[in-house]
Amino acid sequence: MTRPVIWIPRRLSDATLERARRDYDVIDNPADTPGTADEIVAMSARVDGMIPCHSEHFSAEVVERLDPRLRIVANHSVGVDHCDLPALKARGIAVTNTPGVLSDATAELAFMLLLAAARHAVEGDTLVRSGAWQDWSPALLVGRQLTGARLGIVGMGGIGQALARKARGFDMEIHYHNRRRLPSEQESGAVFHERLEDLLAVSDFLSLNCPASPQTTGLMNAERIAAMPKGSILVNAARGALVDEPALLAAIESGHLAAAGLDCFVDEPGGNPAFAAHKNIVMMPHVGSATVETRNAMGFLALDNLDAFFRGETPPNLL
Ligand SMILES: O=C(O)C(=O)[C@@H](O)[C@H](O)[C@H](O)CO
Repeated sequence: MTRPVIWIPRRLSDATLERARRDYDVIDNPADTPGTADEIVAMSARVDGMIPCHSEHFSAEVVERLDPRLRIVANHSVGVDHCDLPALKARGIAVTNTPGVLSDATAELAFMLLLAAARHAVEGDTLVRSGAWQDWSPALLVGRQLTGARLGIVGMGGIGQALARKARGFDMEIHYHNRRRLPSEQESGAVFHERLEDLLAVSDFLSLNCPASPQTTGLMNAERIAAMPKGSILVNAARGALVDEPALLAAIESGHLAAAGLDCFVDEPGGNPAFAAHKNIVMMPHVGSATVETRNAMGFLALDNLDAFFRGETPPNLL
């Protein structure tokens, strides 16, 4: 039986590429450039499957042009907002993702942003690194304490629950909003808020950990940000689309929000230049799951999905 041909457009981990080449004819992209719409369409005539990242966009327009040879899109991501799922399904193309394996890494990154925003990490590092640290004062870079504070989590899926576990280690009080209340064993004492506004009002720190979708786009608008306590801190390691960035900027400039920590932006790569002037906005370039362990696990899970599919079985993470 001829080996399936797969396209891997981005620079996945060495271990992933090694395993992929063992079982598949791999077309990779050493240039590691994002796959364009035309490249995705052209490649669909040459391959049976693809392992794209969130940088490859399968819009309805792209899906319409796909060659029928392509049978499965095995995403190297948990988020699939870069895929028009109904359009892909209508073409009979299987779509999978990589949930669970990246929860701890992404939660760790979210927690780093919480701490960095709360304790002025960027300002402190810049002050010392620039040589501008000439005097010390008890009033220098006084921040917010996590211990005993309330952490509000929007979206209590794998990443949200992993974040809650880590925040308990810092003696934070966990509150959350989710489409459904978690079973008590999973809730582990976290306080459920059916209404998002109720969660916002009690959150000293708020972390966004829900998917981007038509329902959650612009979720954190001016009104909802204003519902957060004065001096609170917002963290987003989910998707840029969840936040109304001009509203966030206004809340930082007015001092309503003490700080923010962002790993995702509306425009990626690049982010929002208007944020650059604000040292109390800590920014990272969408690297939530960027650990050696997790990138291997994501690659292997994407390959597990392909293996099952080409064995004629239902992939474990079929959407
Ligand atoms: O999984 C997601 O949804 C992510 O955004 C990140 O974990 C990935 O880095 C990215 O998609 C690369 O594949």
